[in-house]
Amino acid sequence: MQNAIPPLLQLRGISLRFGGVAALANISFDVQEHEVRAIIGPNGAGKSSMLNVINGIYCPQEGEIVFNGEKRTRMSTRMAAAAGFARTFQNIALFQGMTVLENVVAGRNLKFKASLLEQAVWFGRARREEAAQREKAEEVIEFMELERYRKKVVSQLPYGLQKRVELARALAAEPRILLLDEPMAGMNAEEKREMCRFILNSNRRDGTTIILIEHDMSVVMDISDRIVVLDYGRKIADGQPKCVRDNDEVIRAYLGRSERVG
Ligand SMILES: Nc1ncnc2c1ncn2[C@@H]1O[C@H](COP(=O)(O)OP(=O)(O)OP(=O)(O)O)[C@@H](O)[C@H]1O
Repeated sequence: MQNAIPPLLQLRGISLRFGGVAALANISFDVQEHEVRAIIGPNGAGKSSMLNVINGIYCPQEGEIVFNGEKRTRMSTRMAAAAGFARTFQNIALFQGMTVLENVVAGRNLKFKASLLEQAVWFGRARREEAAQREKAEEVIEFMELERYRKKVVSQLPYGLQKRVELARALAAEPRILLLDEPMAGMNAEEKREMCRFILNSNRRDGTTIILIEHDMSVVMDISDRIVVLDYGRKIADGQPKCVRDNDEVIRAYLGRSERVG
């Protein structure tokens, strides 16, 4: 049966080349609003490239992106931000010298409505907005259970907590679509469980649509509604976790590599 609700995001025939390397070859898939959609695949499969196409860091040579019913040949980073995309990175990209609170407030910048000129001529409104941004940032800090660390400088926090701060900063923008590039990389089992809980809470509480790259297959199978599998820039499977896990081509793609499906 056809899904009656149009997808929030559609990638159609996306191809991206770097010189002779086809990072993405004619990739199509869609993302429904409110779902947790994973992109998996062995190393070098094209997962990060796909995320970079989605939020406009890379411009594909072919294909189109339909977001919220609007067709585009590419997404610019500015458009992506305005449309409500927020992102975390494979390697932590926080302001290391700033506190947790300052980093999370920085994530609110997108929502900061008073323009620079307004801030200059109408100090009162800017002040009120600043207070509102701070309040929202504090709310996200509480949601992410970071209260104890709010005044700590990020560089002094252990890696697992920094990953959590990065998610908090992305959530502070109240994203409609959250792009997570290996949010659990390098974490121990306990930290991964916590991170899964925060991701799912955000998805359930705020309805945030989540597109996630993750190498830990048990995590992916647990938290995703649907999974798209890439291998050498091609899409080899797309569907619910159980179908993907049992797919022969997926099993073949992972055989002989360090990662395993399921
Ligand atoms: N900026 C770039 N310049 C040149 N080649 C690139 C660039 N980015 C990615 N590639 C190439 O594109 C292919 C896909 O890379 P990508 O990083 O998207 O894969 P991935 O699935 O995210 O890998 P990993 O799991 O190792 O992060 C690889 O062959 C990679 O070397």
